Amino acid sequence: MAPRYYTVSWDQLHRDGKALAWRLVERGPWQGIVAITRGGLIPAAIVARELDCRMIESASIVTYDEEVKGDPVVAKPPAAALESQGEHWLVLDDLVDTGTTLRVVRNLLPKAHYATVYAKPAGKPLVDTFVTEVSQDTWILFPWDTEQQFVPPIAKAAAGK
Ligand SMILES: O=P(O)(O)OC[C@H]1O[C@H](OP(=O)(O)OP(=O)(O)O)[C@H](O)[C@@H]1O
Ligand SMILES: O=c1[nH]c(=O)c2nc[nH]c2[nH]1
Ligand SMILES: [Mg+2]
Repeated sequence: MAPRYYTVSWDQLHRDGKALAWRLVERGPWQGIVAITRGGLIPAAIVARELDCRMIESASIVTYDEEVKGDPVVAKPPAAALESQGEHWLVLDDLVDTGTTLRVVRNLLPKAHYATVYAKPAGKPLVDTFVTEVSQDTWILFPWDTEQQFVPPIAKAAAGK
């Protein structure tokens, strides 16, 4: 079945990122933020600005080639947070879907706090704090993966023109 799409604009991402920061400010202070690249980088920048956090580390877990899922590979471990097993660190990603990516990072940083802006049901148990839930069959379209384009009027599309 074709996925349904949930389109996120830059404005919405900024608002949702700030809503995430409001939820996280109560749980701090944080030693630093681990951004899961690449999707977690912009949410991490928004949250880091709101939480006044300047210690930013990254982790790169490669799982998807566009919409096709493969086996996860740790391309870059979150070195600065490894020694403490992530204690007092905040791990941020744009979304959790199946939970594969966060499962890999949780093995590396079992004591960290895990936050995403968006969450799908299968991945929810892997995340401690999130803002918006979408259904499992929804594909979230982020502003960095999309651009505005012309769409035909509904009447023409319905007539197959
Ligand atoms: O819960 P999961 O099923 O693991 O899916 C969620 C992950 O998938 C996407 O990243 P992707 O692997 O596409 O890489 P990217 O962030 O570099 O685009 C997204 O940014 C999450 O990191
Ligand atoms: O852009 C994305 N949208 C999604 O819904 C998704 N799920 C896994 N990986 C994803 N990437
Ligand atoms: Mg990602």
